[in-house]
Amino acid sequence: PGPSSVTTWSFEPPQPTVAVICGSGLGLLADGATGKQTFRYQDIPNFPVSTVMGHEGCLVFGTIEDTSCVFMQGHFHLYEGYSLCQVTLPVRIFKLMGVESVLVTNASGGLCPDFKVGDIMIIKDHINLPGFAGQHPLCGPNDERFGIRFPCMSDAYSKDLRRLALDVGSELGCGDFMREGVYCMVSGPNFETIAEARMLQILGCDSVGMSMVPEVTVAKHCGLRVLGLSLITNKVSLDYSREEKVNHEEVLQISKMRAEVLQKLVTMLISRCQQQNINTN
Ligand SMILES: O=P(O)(O)O[C@@H]1C[C@H](O)[C@@H](CO)O1
Ligand code: HPA
Repeated sequence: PGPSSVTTWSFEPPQPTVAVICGSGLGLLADGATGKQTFRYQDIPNFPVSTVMGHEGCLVFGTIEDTSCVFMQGHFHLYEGYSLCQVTLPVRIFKLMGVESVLVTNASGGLCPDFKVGDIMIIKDHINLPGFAGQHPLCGPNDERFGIRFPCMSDAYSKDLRRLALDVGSELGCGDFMREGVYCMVSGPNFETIAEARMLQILGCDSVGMSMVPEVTVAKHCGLRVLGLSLITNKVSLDYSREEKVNHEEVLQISKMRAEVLQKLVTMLISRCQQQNINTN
């Protein structure tokens, strides 16, 4: 940082145990925390910066009840030109800070015919499509300080946290629009062709998006508990006769519409987690 921002760095954040990664238009998730301290990504040495609309590019430290949290208001994507090592750097920083659980959120397009725009999908599993093509954050020499060479991914998403998310969601009256499903990551930046969308549906994907999987993979690799929540911002076109065309503005509009509900859900989840002392998979 330059001389004018030196004072910013005199702040010593309390050691966070929960990290929340906010997807497109979801920076508001940090609003439930108190005693917030905000740092711009551009002021953090070697930290990537956000280039996508709806990603504020700030790291926010704060507290929810007695839980110390860190929020990423905006995350990074392969299509921005970042390597997956850069995309996932914050997760490893969180691990080094003492974070134990990561709550990853994003926006995605619904493929499951039952899904509606505005549904919140609790991720039970994922398909790492870029990973199939060698775009994988764990490629390269394995750093044993963070995890083993061949990590198991069959239980990437914590069962306890998924159950708790469902419980908290129905308590908040969100039961009608909470789902569970399989998320597929594509690299983007274009939205899917109809043939691609049909292929993904046949493969068993309930929703498709352009993020999250690298962060989840690195989090699981280094032993963090993971919860993934994906907001269904649009229905993916599976039919050549469909007139509507998806765009990023629509994605942001739906995120804005659901951000407050998601913020309540995330805040309550974090306080319940502590009350129930959830610490197993
Ligand atoms: O950062 P997320 O994955 O929430 O953002 C989605 C995927 C693209 O970045 C963008 C497309 O509208 O929204
Ligand atoms: O339909 C989509 N496809 C890919 N990524 C997305 N992010 C939001 N909606 C979509």
